Amino acid sequence: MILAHLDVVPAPPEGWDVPPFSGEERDGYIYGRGTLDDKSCVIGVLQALELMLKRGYKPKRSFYIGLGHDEEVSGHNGAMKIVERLQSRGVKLLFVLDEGLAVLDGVIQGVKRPVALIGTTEKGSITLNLTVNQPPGHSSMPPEETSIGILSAAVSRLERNPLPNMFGVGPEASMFEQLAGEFAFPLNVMMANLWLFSPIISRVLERTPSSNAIVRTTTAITIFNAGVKSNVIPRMARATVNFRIHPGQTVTEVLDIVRNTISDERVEISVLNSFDPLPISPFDESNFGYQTLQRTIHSVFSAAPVAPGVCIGNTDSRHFVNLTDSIYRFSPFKMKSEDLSR
Ligand SMILES: CCCCCCCC/C=C\CCCCCCCC(=O)N[C@@H](CC(C)C)C(=O)O
Repeated sequence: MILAHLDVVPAPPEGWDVPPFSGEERDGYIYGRGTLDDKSCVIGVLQALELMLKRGYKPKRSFYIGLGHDEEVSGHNGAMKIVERLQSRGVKLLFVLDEGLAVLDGVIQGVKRPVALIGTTEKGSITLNLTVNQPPGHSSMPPEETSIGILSAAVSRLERNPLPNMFGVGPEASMFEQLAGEFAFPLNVMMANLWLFSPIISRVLERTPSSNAIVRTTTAITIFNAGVKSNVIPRMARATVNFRIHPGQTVTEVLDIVRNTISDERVEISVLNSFDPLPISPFDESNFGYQTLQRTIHSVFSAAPVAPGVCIGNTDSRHFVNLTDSIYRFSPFKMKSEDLSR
């Protein structure tokens, strides 16, 4: 089954080089909200179908295409409904291919050639609301601590105390082992001997946001709200924090660590949504899905070695775990380090 999604996140009018829904082509790039996530995959799938129909191609086995319309808000009415329908028909899938990792060109420090990473798992996620309620008042008679001050201190503690570096206990280690030959000396020796060098490698990886994201559960403060008037101390302050959970941890473990780090009963913690990291799909030589994908990637990006990786974002494919144990996340485009913020 091949998945992609049609929806995009909202586009604020300001801050764009070109209008966000123009799809303008400039210097070999298509600009527009959702170009990478996930219009490129949608168009790729549709163009491939069109081409196969034109050529009268007859596939050896049947396959499904699933185009969701609400991936960016968790896929409740798109991917989840598709899964329900397939389950009601008793369908089992050989493998699922969805958006995800890509051909990374200059993204992994120390690796010269572009490398194709297939996401064989994806991180879990937990989103929390932190709320502080304190008596409101006039700014002329402020108390020692306000709801805003208490919440800011809690959020700051979370940022200053990241969750532990888990490198070596998760599937990201397999990625570096498989790519060891792509690094120059002495990194190639270190990557091939992680049993010895993982303490050093783990420290290096946490220095940049993209590689830090694969060694630990990350903490991102995404919403912060309080106050409406400059001379009024507000009753309530609220922040939203999103954690992406490393495959070696669970929602429960992360929640326990967060409670200990905040360690302030005035901060009420509520869970908005959560799910554990996804199971690791097989990537051995006998696995049909992984091998098919690897062969196909080689036929298009011939210079790129292929390795399994951890998808740091979440995809609709996570809803398909009861239909197959083989779920792969790969978007067929090259990504450079400057593209990571796009
Ligand atoms: C050693 C360095 C490795 C660094 C790897 C970094 C490569 C980054 C490449 C791709 C990023 C993965 C993106 C996956 C698709 C994410 C789609 C998305 O945004 N999904 C939402 C879903 C949510 C349920 C709303 C999300 O926020 O994750």
